[in-house]
Amino acid sequence: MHCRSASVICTTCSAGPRYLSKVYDWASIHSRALVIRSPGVVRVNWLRRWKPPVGLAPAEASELALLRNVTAGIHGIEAIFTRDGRLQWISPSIERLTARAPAEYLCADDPLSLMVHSADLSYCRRVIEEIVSTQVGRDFELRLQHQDGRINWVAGHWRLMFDDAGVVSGVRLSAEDIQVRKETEYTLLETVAELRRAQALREHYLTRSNDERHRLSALLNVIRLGILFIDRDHRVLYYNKAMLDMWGFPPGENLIGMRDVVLHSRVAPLLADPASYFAHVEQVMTTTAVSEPYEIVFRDERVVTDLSAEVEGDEGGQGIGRVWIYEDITERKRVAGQLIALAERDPLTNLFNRRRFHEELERLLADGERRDSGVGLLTFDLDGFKPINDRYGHQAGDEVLIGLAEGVRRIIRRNELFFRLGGDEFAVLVPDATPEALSELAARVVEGVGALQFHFSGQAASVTASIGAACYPLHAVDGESLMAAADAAMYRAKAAGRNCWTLAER
Ligand SMILES: Nc1nc2c(ncn2[C@@H]2O[C@H](COP(=O)(O)OP(=O)(O)OP(=O)(O)O)[C@@H](O)[C@H]2O)c(=O)[nH]1
Repeated sequence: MHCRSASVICTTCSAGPRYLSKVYDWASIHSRALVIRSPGVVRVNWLRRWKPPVGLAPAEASELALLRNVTAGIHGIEAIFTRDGRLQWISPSIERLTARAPAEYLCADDPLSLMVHSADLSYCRRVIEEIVSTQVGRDFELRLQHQDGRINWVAGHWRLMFDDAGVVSGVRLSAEDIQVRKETEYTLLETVAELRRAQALREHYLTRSNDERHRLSALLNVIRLGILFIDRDHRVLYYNKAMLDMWGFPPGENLIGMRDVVLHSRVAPLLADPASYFAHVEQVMTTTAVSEPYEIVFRDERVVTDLSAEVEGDEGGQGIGRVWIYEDITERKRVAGQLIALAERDPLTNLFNRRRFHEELERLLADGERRDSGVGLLTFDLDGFKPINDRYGHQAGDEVLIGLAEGVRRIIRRNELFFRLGGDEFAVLVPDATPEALSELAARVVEGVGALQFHFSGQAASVTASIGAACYPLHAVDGESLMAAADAAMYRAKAAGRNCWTLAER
């Protein structure tokens, strides 16, 4: 097929012979491949078929052949437009970037729209117009449209062309394929964007975790429990305000990073028994479970409990340290002590009351049974107490009861327990007792009570006591019968004239 044939019509652009002569002109220079679509696609390989046009002088033909070789070897895109924007010539390399042969562009009514991506088309036209009007060349970057839909970035320069008379004859485009560079740029931009997103996400989580930390820290600082976290390297990682207070550190002291041994040496002088406490700490460190509460007694009489547990790391991982929780229970212990005292002591004399008497009686009997030793009981009742109340008033009676409690306390030994059972009735429990020793004690109490002197309204007053003494297991088989035996003996003492003691009968 030869392009000169008038029967060939380009159906891409519906061009008739008007354009075909132009196609021939182009092909005679370039002549790489020409695509002309008739009902089917006909591809003519002009390289193989090309022959210099008929009628050229040999020098012209050889120049033309040289020119043809040069244009075939152009790597970048070269194109020439007329000053009114029509494509005059384009290098064969365009096919590499767009898969369209130069002839297609040359045949097209609007080659720019075929070649340039639609997004850059109006920009491209405007630039050509501007260059023609301002007569100043311009650099550019734009996208070429590949036939299969892909795009190829090119960068280049528009410049004016002048004819011999210096008049603008057209615009020349020189461009290089920068697709690889663009793709690298895109990848770089995407990587930067990805990094920025990751950075933003990290900052977001950092902010959230900081907020969380501040909330937690505020919470831990207002609670009254002391909290200390020691890391795996035995250094302080966290503590709260209450912990500083409890362990006597100044409020602003920074303990972070301090080794636990240093911490212990700092607090040791505060403790009533540092050796016991540090032995407890050593023992706890060998366990992973939550420790039992341990009472730490301070020299200033404060009592603080500690609890400790290893803090687990991630699943199956090594423990990340140990948390210690301290609670000051001084006040709680004091109140509990008061409640216990209220429950088992007589408020007037501060002697143990009847409730405690029964507890101690059972305990001493069980103990005596186990050790095969006796338990002695003295019960006594004041003689002539009522007249003191009647004569000097209830307050005076109270003073007598208090004085008697102090007086008898001085007589009994440390292991002997003294009780006020109620009214003017008292009892003494004696461990490891024998009837002889118990009788001696009874005699001393009778004597001691009788020797007590009181003064009310300028008058001397005194009381005496009638005492019954009984010994387990000699006089009784249990607590109840021991009390009954002692009471019976006391009544015998009363009956015998008071101010004396009587030993229970077998
Ligand atoms: N001041 C005072 N009197 C009390 C208290 N508890 C009981 N009493 C009085 O103690 C007295 C006990 O009575 P009694 O045992 O008959 O007095 P008593 O004169 O010692 O008589 P005898 O035991 O027979 O010698 C009563 O008057 C009670 O009101 C108290 O806590 N304070």
